[in-house]
Amino acid sequence: MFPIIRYGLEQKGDKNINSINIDNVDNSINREQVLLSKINERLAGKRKQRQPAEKVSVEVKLKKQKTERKYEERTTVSIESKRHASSSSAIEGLNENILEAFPRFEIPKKTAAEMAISKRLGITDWIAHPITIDPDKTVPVDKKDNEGDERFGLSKELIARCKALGITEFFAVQLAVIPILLSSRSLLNTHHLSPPGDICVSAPTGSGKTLAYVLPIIEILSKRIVTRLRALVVLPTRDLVTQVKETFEAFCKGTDLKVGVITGQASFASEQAQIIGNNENNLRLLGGLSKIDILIATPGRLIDHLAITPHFTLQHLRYQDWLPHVLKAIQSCTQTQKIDNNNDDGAYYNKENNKNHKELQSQLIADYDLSSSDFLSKEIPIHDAVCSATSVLGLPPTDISDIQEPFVQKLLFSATLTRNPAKIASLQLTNPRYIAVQLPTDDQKQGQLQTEIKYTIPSSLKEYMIITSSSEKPLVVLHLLHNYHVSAVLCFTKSVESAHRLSKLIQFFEASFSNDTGRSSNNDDKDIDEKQIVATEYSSDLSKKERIKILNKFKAGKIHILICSDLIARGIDLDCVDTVINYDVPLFMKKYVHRVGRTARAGRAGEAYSLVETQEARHFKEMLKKANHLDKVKKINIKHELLAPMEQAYQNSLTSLKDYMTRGKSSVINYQKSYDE
Ligand SMILES: Nc1ncnc2c1ncn2[C@@H]1O[C@H](COP(=O)(O)OP(=O)(O)OP(=O)(O)O)[C@@H](O)[C@H]1O
Repeated sequence: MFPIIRYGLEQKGDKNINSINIDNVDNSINREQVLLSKINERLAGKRKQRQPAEKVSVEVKLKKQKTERKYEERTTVSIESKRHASSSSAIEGLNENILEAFPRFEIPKKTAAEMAISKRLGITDWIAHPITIDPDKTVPVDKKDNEGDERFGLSKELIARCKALGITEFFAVQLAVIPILLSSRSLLNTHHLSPPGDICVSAPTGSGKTLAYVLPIIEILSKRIVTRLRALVVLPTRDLVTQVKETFEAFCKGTDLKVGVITGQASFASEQAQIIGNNENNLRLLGGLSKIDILIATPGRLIDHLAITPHFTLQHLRYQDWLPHVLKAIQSCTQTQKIDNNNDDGAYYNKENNKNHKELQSQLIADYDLSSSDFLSKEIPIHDAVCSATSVLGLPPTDISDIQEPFVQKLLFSATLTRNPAKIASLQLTNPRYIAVQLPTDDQKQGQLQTEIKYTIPSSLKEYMIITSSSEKPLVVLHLLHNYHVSAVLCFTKSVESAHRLSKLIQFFEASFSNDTGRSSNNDDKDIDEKQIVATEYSSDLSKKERIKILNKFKAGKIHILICSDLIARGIDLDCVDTVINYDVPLFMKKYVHRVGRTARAGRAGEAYSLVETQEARHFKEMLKKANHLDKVKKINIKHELLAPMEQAYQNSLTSLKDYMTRGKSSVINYQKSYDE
C-alpha cells in the first residue's frame, strides 16, 4: 500500500507524453502533492534547459488496487507552461488543473465534531491521522513488484549489502519509510518549487528505525559527485553516535560516501581536521571543503563546531534528524547568502550575527585551548561553498545569483514521539507526515481521531512488576539472577551512585554466596543459576575505553548483569540482552518505554521486571494506566521464604558494603578481578 511512482517520456503518435504512474496509492498519502511535485520537476527541467514556451502534456494513470476488485482510472491533464512564468503562478495553475482532473477517493473527511475535539485537545491534524502500519508486517528485501522492479527502488548493490549483513526482510518501519524517502529523491532539482515534506516516525523500540533512514540516505547520496555535508544525524549520547556510525559505515561499503562523527571524544582540532579540509585551493576548485557526506553528532559538540569551525556549513544539508540549532544554522546560511552574495572570495559570513558569534567564539577558543590553532580564521562562520546542493548531483547547475531557500528534509524518529502541540510547532515542520508503526487504535477503527497517547511496546516483550520494600530490593534482584533463567541483564538505577552501590553489593554477595556453595564464575557449562553471577556498573564516569571493554565482555557473556543509570536507556542496541530490571522505577512512561525496550529487539523475546517500592505502587500503576498499558504488566509476588536461602550471604555483603563505603576501595577484596581479567 505504498505509492510506486514511475514516470518517463512516452511516444504517442507525434507527441511526447510525460507519463506518471502512481500505483497502489495509500489513501493517507497526499497523492496530489506527489503528482504535483513530479509535474513541477518536469517543468523546471524544461525551464532549466532554456526550452521555448511549449505545451507539456502530462498523462496521469492512476491505478488503485483493492483486495476484492481491481480497477484503473485514467485521466489526462494538459498544462500550458509559459516561458519565464514564475514558478509560483505555474504551481497555482497546475494545482487547479490537477485538483479538478484528479479523482479523489477515500481520504477520510473529518466531521465537525472531530474537528472540534481536535481543536480542543490542541492535537495537530496530521498527528491525529497517522499513516499506520502493522508492527508485524515484513517483506523479503529482494521481492520484486509486479513490473519486475526491485522493491522500493533501492539499488541492487544496496540490497546485496543488506543480504550480506543478514538483512533478509524489511521490518514494518522500513516498509513504511524507505519508499517515502526514496520517492522524494527526484525532488533534489526542484527544491525551490516543492520541497519534500518532513516526516515524523513513531515506532517501537528495537523495530529498526535506524535502517529506515540509513538505507534511503545512502541510496540517494551515493549518486552525488562532490563530497559535501548533506546528512546530519543528531543523537543524545556518544555511545549512540558510535553505534549509528557503525551502521552507516557497514552499509556505505562499496560507495565512496564518507561518514564523520563529532562527540567530544577526540580533541576539537582533530574533529575539525576530520570533517573539514584545510586546503584553500580545494575551496575554489570544488566549491567546498567538507571531507564528509554524513555527519553524526551529539548536540553540544555540534553547536560548538557550528560556532567556531570555519567552513563548517549546513548549507548543503538534504537530511537532518531535527534540532533547533541546526534549523537556526540552516536559516543563517540563507541570510548569509542574501547579505553577502557579492563577496568575491567565495566565502560567506553573516555580518549581523558576527558580533555574537565572536563572543561565543572567544569563549569556546579559550575553553578548547585552541588559540594556537592556525585552523581558525577571524570571520565566523564561514560557509564553504557558493553553489547549492543541486549542481553536485549531476543536475543542471544553479545560477549563483539566483538565491534559493535551502531545503532540508527533517526526519524525526522516536519510540515515544511527542504529541505536545507546542513542541510540535517548535519543530517548524514543512508539509509533515506522521507514520506510526502500531495496530490501529480503537478510535481509528471507528474512523475517528486518535486522541490518546499510545506507545507501542514490542509484542515479544513480557513485562512484570514486583511490589516490594526498599530494603528487600537487592535480594529480589539476586533472586531473579539466581532463580530465573536470565543471562544478560541490564539493570537501571536512579543514579550513578546507586548503580555503584548495587554493583558492589552484588559483587560482595556473589563472593560470600560462592564461598558458601563452592560455585565458580568460570563454569560456563552450567546454567546461570548454578554459577557465580558477574556484575559490573556501567556509567558515564568510565572512560570510553573502559566502556567498550565492559560492553565487549557483556556481549561475550562474561558479564551477566550491567548496572547502569540512564546512560544507555535510549537507543543502545545490544542484541544479547534478554532481561531488563527497573531497580528504581522510572517516574515517566517515556523513560519506562526506552528502558524496557533495551530487550525484545528485532522480534527477539525479552523480559522486563520493575521493582516497585510499596509507596511508589500507586504512581507507577497510574502511569501505566494513563498510557493504556497497565494490563500488559503482570504482577508477581515473591514469597519471603524464597529469599531465605540467600539471607545469610546477603547480610555478609551488606557488612562488606558498609565497610567499603566507609573505608574506601583499598580495604576490600578485589571483586573486579572476575571481569577485569
Ligand atoms: N530488517 C531487519 N532485519 C533484521 N534485523 C534488523 C532489521 N532492521 C533492523 N534490524 C536490527 O534490529 C535491531 C534494532 O534496530 P534499531 O537499533 O534500528 O532499532 P530502533 O527502532 O532504532 O530502536 P530504539 O528505539 O530502541 O532506538 C538492530 O540490531 C538492527 O540491526
